[in-house]
Amino acid sequence: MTSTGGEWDASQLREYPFPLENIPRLDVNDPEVGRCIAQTQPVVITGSKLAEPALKWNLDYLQEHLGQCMFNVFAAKGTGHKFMYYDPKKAANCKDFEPQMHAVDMTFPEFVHRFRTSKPEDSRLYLQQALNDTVGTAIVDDFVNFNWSWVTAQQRTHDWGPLTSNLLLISMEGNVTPAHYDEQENLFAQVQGYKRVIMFPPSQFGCLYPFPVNHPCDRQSQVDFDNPDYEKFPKFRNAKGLQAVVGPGDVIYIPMYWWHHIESLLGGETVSVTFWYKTSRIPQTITYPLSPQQKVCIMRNIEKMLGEALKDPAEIGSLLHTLVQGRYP
Ligand SMILES: CC[C@@H](CC(=O)C(=O)O)C(=O)O
Ligand SMILES: [Zn+2]
Repeated sequence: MTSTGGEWDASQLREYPFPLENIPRLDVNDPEVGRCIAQTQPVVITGSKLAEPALKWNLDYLQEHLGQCMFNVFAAKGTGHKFMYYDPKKAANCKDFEPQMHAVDMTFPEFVHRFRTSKPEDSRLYLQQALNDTVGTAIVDDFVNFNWSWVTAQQRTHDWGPLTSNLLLISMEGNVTPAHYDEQENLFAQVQGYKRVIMFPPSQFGCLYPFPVNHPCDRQSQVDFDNPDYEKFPKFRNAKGLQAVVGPGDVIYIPMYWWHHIESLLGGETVSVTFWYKTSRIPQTITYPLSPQQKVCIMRNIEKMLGEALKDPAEIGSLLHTLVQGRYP
């Protein structure tokens, strides 16, 4: 993977122990784009103009036009660089859970001030806020002028469900969102700076060891890519990833249930806007063998059902071990 024009170089990419191949980078008019999305394969799409009006969304512009409401900002623990998502409701029931980051509400001007005066010993910050109707009129104008005809055509062609949210992401350089999967289709628009996206297919669920469904970090990999514990997670040695670096104007398709790790490259803040779509309706016909995505969905439902039936999450593992050991090689 090489830089597309000197804006970044390979020295900015963190080193990881797994092999990586490149995610295709195709022009929006290339028919292969539609084929990749139809086959739920990741693809970087250039020239879509999906969030073109947001190419001017730097901190000054956003401070002037985003409005005075409070924004959700995550602060990493200590001087860490990882922002692993956790479900606060599940965390409330998990007494010994220690999150790697915590949410702080603040105004946008306060975020910009802390962002710009941040010192190495300060916590890293990551603003993650769904765009809503509190934004200023200039942002509304920009939003209205996103390429909705193109993205709606994708939604219709691929039978996706409704758009659920557009998340505004403003990250410090070097921040990392560790590997996780989401249960929605995602067209991820990069508008400022450069992000590296590392992805693994749903079939590598067994290599990435997600936390239990009932854990606050459900859907997140337990493996620390910076210091993998091969005793606990031996199959991580078999992980094989795909990667792309996306810059302003690029859109990357992150299919539902695909694992993705996202890091902001050096060179200042990065700004992204996500377009998350619920899955389509239940397919008319089921084809066998089931897809890896369908098997992940089944495994999740089994964990949820056992959590409900047993009431004590600590009993789920021992019941599953009893069910499998010596019986299902
Ligand atoms: C949530 C933050 C993450 C994006 C992501 O995981 C997604 O869009 O699904 C990132 O860009 O750091
Ligand atoms: Zn995600």
